[in-house]
Amino acid sequence: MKYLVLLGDGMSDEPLGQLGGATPLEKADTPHMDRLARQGSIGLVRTVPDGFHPGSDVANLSVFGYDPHQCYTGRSPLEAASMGVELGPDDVAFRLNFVHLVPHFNKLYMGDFSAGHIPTDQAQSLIAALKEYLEDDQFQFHPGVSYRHLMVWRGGSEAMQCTPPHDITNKCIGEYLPKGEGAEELIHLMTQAQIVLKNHPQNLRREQEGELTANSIWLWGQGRAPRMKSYRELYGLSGAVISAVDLIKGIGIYAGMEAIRVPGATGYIDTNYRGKAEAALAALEEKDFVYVHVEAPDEAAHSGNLEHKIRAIEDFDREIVGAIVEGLQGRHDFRLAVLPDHPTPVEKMTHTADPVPFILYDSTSPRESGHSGYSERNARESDLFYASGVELFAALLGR
Ligand SMILES: O=C(O)[C@@H](CO)OP(=O)(O)O
Repeated sequence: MKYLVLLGDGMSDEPLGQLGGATPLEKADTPHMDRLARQGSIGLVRTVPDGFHPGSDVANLSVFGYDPHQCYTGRSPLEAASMGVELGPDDVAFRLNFVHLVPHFNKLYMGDFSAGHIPTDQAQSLIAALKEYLEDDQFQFHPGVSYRHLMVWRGGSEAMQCTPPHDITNKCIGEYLPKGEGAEELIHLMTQAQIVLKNHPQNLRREQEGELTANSIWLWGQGRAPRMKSYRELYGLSGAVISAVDLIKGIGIYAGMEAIRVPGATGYIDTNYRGKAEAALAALEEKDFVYVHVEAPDEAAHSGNLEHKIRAIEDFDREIVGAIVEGLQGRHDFRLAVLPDHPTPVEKMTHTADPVPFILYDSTSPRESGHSGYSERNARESDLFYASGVELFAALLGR
């Protein structure tokens, strides 16, 4: 038996007036997920425990079958693991976003939390500049994917309150700057980075090409290294994780899995879907479990782009769910969960903590469930509800 989680980040949403009360998931053409919903079971699962911020870090830890109460220490330490950055007991990892801030009168606003989804190669030249001018034995910078990078504060503090930049699009940043112990050092670093970035050739080129500049960094998601048992210890399973983003690969690494690098996986709507599906099928020839994560629906929703979100859902259905299920038919028996990690409503342009719709499917016992297809509404009307990702994961394993 093979086990799979196929996850569309931020895929679920809310009814939209412009869709006649339908959600993007209902509007999207998703024949593969609809068939699995009809032949499997659907329901709702609470992936974000009460009291936690509805980040993809907490939600995906939960879908991986971990209890965030027991192992969550912040997003960035998970990302550091994927980037191969060792954290000592006194080190604090911070997510470093390249962002585009917009001045208006004497205030600054969060114009774009991704600096226009700056391409990875361009961002790496900016990280190199931060390393050259700002790095010392306290603060170190490490390149990641697109706008997502890492800053490590050796012997630093994690006690301050930081805000995810994708939660404050178009808002004045003043009240959202870091607060509390260590905040002053972070704000000083952000200010110095703005000086380094201001006339950097990469930004001057972006400006000439009409692209948003990365005119600042934004530090958040801080924490120290977590302690997590591996899947081998917990379930006796080997596994692989396939994602473009370091957060998900980092969780997989802490779970003792192989993080498979797929060329052209961008974490955006132009990602290499086919390559991710092929990598998942190849991994399952030798692994028991695979976790395939697609970031695109979330990115589209954070940008408030409904057309892109519907396209990302349809691409996920065809190129990931359809391609992988077709590739497994006749080769392996398998049990499969399909779901988002959290809702990212297009109109809100950020996450909510609401429970998400899931599909559970067993290739050895397909049945007619009576559901018309995969949607938030059908999942809500089913009688299946799991109060945590741990419970859903146990149901996936059938244990
Ligand atoms: O990587 C990120 O910065 C965020 C925002 O796009 O992604 P996610 O919401 O999946 O954590």
